[in-house]
Amino acid sequence: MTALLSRTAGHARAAAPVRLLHLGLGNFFRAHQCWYTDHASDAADWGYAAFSGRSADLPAQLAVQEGLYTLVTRDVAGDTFEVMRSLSRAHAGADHQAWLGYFGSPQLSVVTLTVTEAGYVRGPDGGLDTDHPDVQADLAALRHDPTAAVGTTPARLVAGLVARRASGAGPIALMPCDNVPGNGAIAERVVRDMAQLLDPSLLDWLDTSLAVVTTAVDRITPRPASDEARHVRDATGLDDRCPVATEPFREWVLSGSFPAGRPAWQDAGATFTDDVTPFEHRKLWLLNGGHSLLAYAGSIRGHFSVSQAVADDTCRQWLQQWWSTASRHLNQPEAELAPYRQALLDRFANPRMQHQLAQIGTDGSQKLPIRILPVLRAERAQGRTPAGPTLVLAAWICCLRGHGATIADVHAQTMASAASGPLRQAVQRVLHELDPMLGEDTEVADAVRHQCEQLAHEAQA
Ligand SMILES: NC(=O)c1ccc[n+]([C@@H]2O[C@H](COP(=O)([O-])OP(=O)(O)OC[C@H]3O[C@@H](n4cnc5c(N)ncnc54)[C@H](O)[C@@H]3O)[C@@H](O)[C@H]2O)c1
Ligand SMILES: O=P(O)(O)OC[C@@H](O)[C@@H](O)[C@H](O)[C@H](O)CO
Repeated sequence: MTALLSRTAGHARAAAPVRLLHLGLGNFFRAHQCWYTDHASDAADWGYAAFSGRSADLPAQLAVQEGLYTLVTRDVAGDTFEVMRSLSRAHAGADHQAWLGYFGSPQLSVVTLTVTEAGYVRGPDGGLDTDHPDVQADLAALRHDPTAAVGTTPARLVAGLVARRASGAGPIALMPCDNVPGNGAIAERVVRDMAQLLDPSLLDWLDTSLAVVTTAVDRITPRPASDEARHVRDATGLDDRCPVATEPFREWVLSGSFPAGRPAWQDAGATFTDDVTPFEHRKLWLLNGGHSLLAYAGSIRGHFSVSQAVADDTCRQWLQQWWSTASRHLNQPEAELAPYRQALLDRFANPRMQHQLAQIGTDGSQKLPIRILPVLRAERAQGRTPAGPTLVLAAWICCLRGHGATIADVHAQTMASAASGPLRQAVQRVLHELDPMLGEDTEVADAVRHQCEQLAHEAQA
């Protein structure tokens, strides 16, 4: 009989003391930040306590396994299996008193986040969306009782920081690890906006006690397949109910300071730099922009996964078209970009990774402004309307109109209604939702509409 994975059963060393806290206990966190922490030279001194956003199932299973799980590294040639040890405690998001308790501990040094683009609850000006009903509910709850349970990320962070100030536990670092450009500035802005509304006296304390670190992160980590646990059991003999599979490639670029210390992540290959922007643009535009293109256009051509889509000559040509336009604005030598793109194509083509296009296609309203629009704006500033960026927008609109993958979006209702009806008006409305200036740009709107017509034809073929 196979033993359930646990520290008590001798599958790994004792849990390290909790000095790191994470919000967004999901697949990527377990494949990336936990991996780097596990591979730091001082790993035995640094343990994570991690909270899910809402769900209780994964934290409950991880708690039974005393934080242990198997990381499957899925190479083209085969799999390798490694038990990750750096997760010391797993909690459901609702366990708010435990969350506040960690913030109050002088041992806590760093708070990390993977809460998706939508998790920062930003309004049109980039600051906290103060009209959002969840933000208003959290604010009301915290005004009544600063220890009350709250749901949004900005409110959870501010509640934690209030607890830290009260306990006198000293400064800490906040480090978002989401696919958003300038994620440090974004997280800092929504935290300060929330603090300003709750208790403006917090702002001075934040000036001296909160260091915000900006990161660029990369490791393709799809949602695990339903038979992953069986696969791990067959290969390792371990009964692990929540393994996660990822690709061999990984990258972590960080910029900022850690007033209360940090693991020796550099020993595991993390790069510390003054400015993550060049890494971030390259990754967000080429990798994530390419992913969005495949998610919408590839699914319209009948594909379900990234590797299926890039095996299709037409999708690969579209990808190259997008990459050559985006590369013009990366300000990096072609001698560096060409191998990066080739490596990316190989990563996308890994047939053993099952990365579902529908998963990647979620929240286009949040992702396209980050992944596609900066390139389109730069092209328009130079008087061009290239097919690469407009094709991604056209494919997204087609999906919103019912072709290709069914995609979830935090603004699904607004976007679905904008995309309905006669195509000319639908295109204008959707572009306007993304950026009012874009809605006025008839050259872009005409190009997008024309591509929508062609893609709709593909979908029927
Ligand atoms: N999966 C990848 O390949 C990958 C790679 C690089 C970066 N990322 C970043 O990590 C994020 C999470 O990816 P994942 O694969 O771990 O997803 P996941 O679905 O496995 O986990 C997401 C976690 O975030 C929580 N969450 C979701 N929305 C939230 C919200 N609004 N507020 C608070 N918590 C919320 C969920 O409850 C869950 O715990 C992505 O959105 C992306 O920004 C992912
Ligand atoms: O994680 P998301 O939903 O922001 O985006 C989906 C993918 O593009 C993304 O997860 C990539 O796989 C990842 O960014 C690779 O590092």
